[in-house]
Amino acid sequence: MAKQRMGLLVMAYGTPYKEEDIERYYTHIRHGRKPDQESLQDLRNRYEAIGGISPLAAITLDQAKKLEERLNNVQNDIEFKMYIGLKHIEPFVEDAVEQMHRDGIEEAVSIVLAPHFSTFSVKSYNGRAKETAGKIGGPMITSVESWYTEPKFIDYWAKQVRDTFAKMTSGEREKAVLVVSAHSLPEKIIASGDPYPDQLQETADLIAEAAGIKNYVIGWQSAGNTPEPWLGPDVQDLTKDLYEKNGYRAFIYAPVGFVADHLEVLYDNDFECKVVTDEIGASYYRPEMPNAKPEFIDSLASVVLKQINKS
Ligand SMILES: CC1=C(CCC(=O)O)c2cc3nc(cc4[nH]c(cc5[nH]c(cc1n2)c(C)c5CCC(=O)O)c(CCC(=O)O)c4C)C(CCC(=O)O)=C3C
Ligand SMILES: [Fe+2]
Repeated sequence: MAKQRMGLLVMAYGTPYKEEDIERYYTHIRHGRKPDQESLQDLRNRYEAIGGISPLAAITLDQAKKLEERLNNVQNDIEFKMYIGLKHIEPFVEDAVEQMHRDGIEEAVSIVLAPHFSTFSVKSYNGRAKETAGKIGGPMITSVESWYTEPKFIDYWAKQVRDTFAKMTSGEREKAVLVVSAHSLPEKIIASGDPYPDQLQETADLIAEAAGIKNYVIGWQSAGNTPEPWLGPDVQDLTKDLYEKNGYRAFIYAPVGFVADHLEVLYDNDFECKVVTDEIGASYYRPEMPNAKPEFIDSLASVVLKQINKS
């Protein structure tokens, strides 16, 4: 019997491919409004500080290819064909769905390379995919809504945290705290019942339990620069607070809302949080991001297969 063909729509945020892309990328993030020169220069400077552009484009492609390969290796009934769909730069989510349609793909499964559900992120990715498919007559898309409870994903972070603790001196270990974070979002999402903050808390609880860690907190990072309130506490303020009020002297940052080395991690954690730990004379640790490591790809493959068997 011929194998069933299925589209694998892997969605991610997207990043500028080269420095000249920064302005149009930022404009897209701002729903078509051009950023002012100061904000644009600020973003350029942050990319400059992490080496000019972000390693994210290459990592996303690597993750998607390896996920396709893994899925095709662990089972024999379905042949997965991978398509990348990005939120803020080409190939856009819409481009990927149109390409699947042109390739005669009738059924597809979609997953976002971000573990937690929120109306701002996952809902909008899946909404764009399904809206396009609806307009052009397919494929039928079944979507993973969140995957932060996947045991292999929790194990990934728990192992990273344990390995980090193992590197510490015993003095550091006694005064260490794990800061589990995700991208901040406007606080108004809470009023509309968004599960995002609870999902981060649950992720932290699961990781701490699996790693045997007692001292841990959740925090938010990379908030936008707008007048409206954003989810807090911000990880930088939180660091100062934990130092002053609880006497912690070693900080382990686990930005579990992200899955790759990119601007938010390489700048907002590795530069901005480190400025704070340097200032207070505490140790800075940031375990390795999942990127395309086999354990992480395996966790995503499990999530996709479970989703298909559900639907
Ligand atoms: C929830 C969430 C995730 C995680 C889930 C997911 O992955 O979907 C995420 C990831 C990412 N966000 C990224 C980049 C940016 N996000 C921005 C701005 C914003 N993000 C938001 C939300 C999120 N963002 C929001 C509500 C804004 C404000 C928009 C507005 O103004 O209304 C801006 C503008 C400037 C600034 O604010 O810094 C940039 C450059 C990159 C790529 C980094 C690289 O290139 O390496 C990645 C992975
Ligand atoms: Fe963002």
